[in-house]
Amino acid sequence: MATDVHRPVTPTVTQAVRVEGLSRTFDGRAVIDDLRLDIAPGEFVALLGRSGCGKSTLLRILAGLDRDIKGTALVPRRRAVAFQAPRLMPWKKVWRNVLLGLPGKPERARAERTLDEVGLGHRAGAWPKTLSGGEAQRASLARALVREPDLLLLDEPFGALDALTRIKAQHLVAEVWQRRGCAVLLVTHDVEEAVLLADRVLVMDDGRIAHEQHVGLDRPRDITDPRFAELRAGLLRRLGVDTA
Ligand SMILES: Nc1ncnc2c1ncn2[C@@H]1O[C@H](COP(=O)(O)OP(=O)(O)OP(=O)(O)O)[C@@H](O)[C@H]1O
Repeated sequence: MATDVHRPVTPTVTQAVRVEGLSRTFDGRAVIDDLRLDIAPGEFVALLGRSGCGKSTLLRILAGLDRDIKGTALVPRRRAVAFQAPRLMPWKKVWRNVLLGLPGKPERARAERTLDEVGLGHRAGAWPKTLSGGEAQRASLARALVREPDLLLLDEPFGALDALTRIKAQHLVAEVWQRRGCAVLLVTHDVEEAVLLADRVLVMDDGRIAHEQHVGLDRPRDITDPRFAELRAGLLRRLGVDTA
C-alpha cells in the first residue's frame, strides 16, 4: 500500500510509512540526518521535539510537498495533510473547500457527509469567514478526510485553538481515527496531547528520532491516571524540561 515519493508502488511493503536513511539539507545544514521511521497501518504516532528540530520538514516530505531528499520515504498513495492554519479559500463555500483539488465534478453530498463526520454538516453552505477557529479547523480536517487517506498527517492542528476547543478537537480526532482506522502522524508541541492520543510518541533531535515511547494505556485515556503522569514526565525530561 506504500508508494515512494519518487518511485512507483511497492506492494510488498506492509508498513504505512517506511523511512530509511532520510536526509534533508538546507543551505548545507542537515535538518534531517539519516532518519529512520516506520509507522504501521492504523497506528497513531505523535512527534515531539524542540522548535526548529525538523518536525514540519519531515511531515512535508511525507506529504510529498518536499522531494529534495536523500534516502527512502515510502508512504501510501492515499495520504492527506492538515496544518495549524486551516488554509481555507475565502471565496469558496465550506463544502467547496472540502473538495478542493479533488478530481471530477464537485459533489456537495460527498462533502456534506465528511463535514457531518466532524460535526460541521450544518455549515456546509457557509463562507469560511463566518466560521469560528475550531470550526475552520474541523473544515480543514474534513478536507483531509474526504480523500479517504490511509495516512493522515497533522501538523499542530490544534496549536491555535483555545483550551476548551482544543480538548474537543482532540476528542474528535481520536474518534475519527478509531472509526477510519488510518495511520496518523501528529506533530505537536503538547506532551499531554501526545500521550492522550498516540500509540507511540517519538522525540526528534539532531535530525533523527532520538527517543520512542509506547503508550500502553487503555482508551479513552484517563489523564488523572498516575501512569499517564509518569509517561508525560518522562517525555518532558527527554525534551529537557524537568518537572521534579
Ligand atoms: N525552506 C527552507 N529553507 C531554509 N531553511 C528551512 C526551510 N524549511 C525549514 N528550514 C529550517 O529547517 C529547520 C527545521 O524547521 P521545521 O519547520 O521543520 O522545524 P519544526 O521542528 O517543525 O519547528 P516548530 O516546532 O517551531 O514548528 C529550521 O531551522 C528551519 O529554519
